[in-house]
Amino acid sequence: MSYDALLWLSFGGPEGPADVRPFLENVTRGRGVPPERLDEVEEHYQHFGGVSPINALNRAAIEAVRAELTRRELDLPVYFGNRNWHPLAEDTVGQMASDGIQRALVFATSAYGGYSACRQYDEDIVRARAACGPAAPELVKLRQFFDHPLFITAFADAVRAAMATLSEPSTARVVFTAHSVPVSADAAAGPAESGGHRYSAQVAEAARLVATELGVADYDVVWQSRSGPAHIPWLEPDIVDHLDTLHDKGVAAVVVCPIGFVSDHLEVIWDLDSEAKDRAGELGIEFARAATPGTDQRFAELVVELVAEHVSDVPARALSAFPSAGCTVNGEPCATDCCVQPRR
Ligand SMILES: CC1=C(CCC(=O)O)c2cc3nc(cc4[nH]c(cc5[nH]c(cc1n2)c(C)c5CCC(=O)O)c(CCC(=O)O)c4C)C(CCC(=O)O)=C3C
Ligand SMILES: [Fe+2]
Repeated sequence: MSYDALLWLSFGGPEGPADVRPFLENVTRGRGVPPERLDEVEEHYQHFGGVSPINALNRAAIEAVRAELTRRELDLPVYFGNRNWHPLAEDTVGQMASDGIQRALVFATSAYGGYSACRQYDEDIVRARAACGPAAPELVKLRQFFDHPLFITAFADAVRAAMATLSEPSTARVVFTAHSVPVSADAAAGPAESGGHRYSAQVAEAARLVATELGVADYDVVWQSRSGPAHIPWLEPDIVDHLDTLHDKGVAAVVVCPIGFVSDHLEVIWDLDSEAKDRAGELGIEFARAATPGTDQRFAELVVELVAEHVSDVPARALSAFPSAGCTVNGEPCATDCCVQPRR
């Protein structure tokens, strides 16, 4: 099969104070997130001048991928489109059509399965193609990569580097964190017949693989950035509450590894580098945060390897026993009842 472009599909983020509210409205439309929560999150963004780092990080990662494609003599232009903010996927796919692109691969900036991490990107593909009409290119989404050796090894090195900044590295507790989702969303994650919980199970597996590479036997997997109304249960424990638990157990230092994310966007620099770090400070726990892999050269290599699986029959590398998933055409779900959106 031949392809004539790569579409980099991401979440999007505001690029100035006036963008923040409309961006948040886009993210939460129809999702029952209370306005008080939006006010709170708006403040986090305004704290950084209304600019999320996510777009600049994506642009830098795309440049690295372009260079890696060139190095491997894969001649594919790379386009950039987002779910929630400009450049919007709808506009980008329209541009691709007018540039004559007929079939493109899509890299979505999430490593995992689940509604928010996988299937919602399928919905973005469907929406963007519909907006474009009959000239829309065929869009083939690349697979989930939470267990790719390059993803795991980049995180393992980042944990090592963060650990080295602590006064007694060997005593530090390694704490993996990923974006919380409603318990109902996690229960519906994965193909229905597999029993659900695919998202939390993949996060746990990625954490186990990184810990194994590090030779760390004891570690925790916790959650962060919960949203939604308070009466709806989300995955727990929250990272901030978990620091209290670790303090009670006498833990004096932590290395927090944001295994659920690919770049140091706002959920990482606010919820971890500000909220969690401040709580650790109050508790007298020494705190270090591992970098995400998005700006690591190995991440560009990983993306290009996923592309090469399609264009040059490179075998798919994966360290877990989970079936390969997330690769579908034109935003089709992996299976009919796969990762359905929970009812609110
Ligand atoms: C699993 C998951 C990922 C990881 C997979 C992936 O990376 O795609 C992720 C990533 C991100 N989430 C982000 C931002 C936000 N997420 C929100 C809200 C929500 N996230 C959810 C889940 C996830 N989110 C869910 C279930 C909600 C509730 C509303 C709904 O059901 O959809 C809200 C609303 C306000 C609030 O937090 O309440 C914001 C602003 C940003 C951009 C940060 C930046 O701007 O730098 C990124 C990368
Ligand atoms: Fe989110």
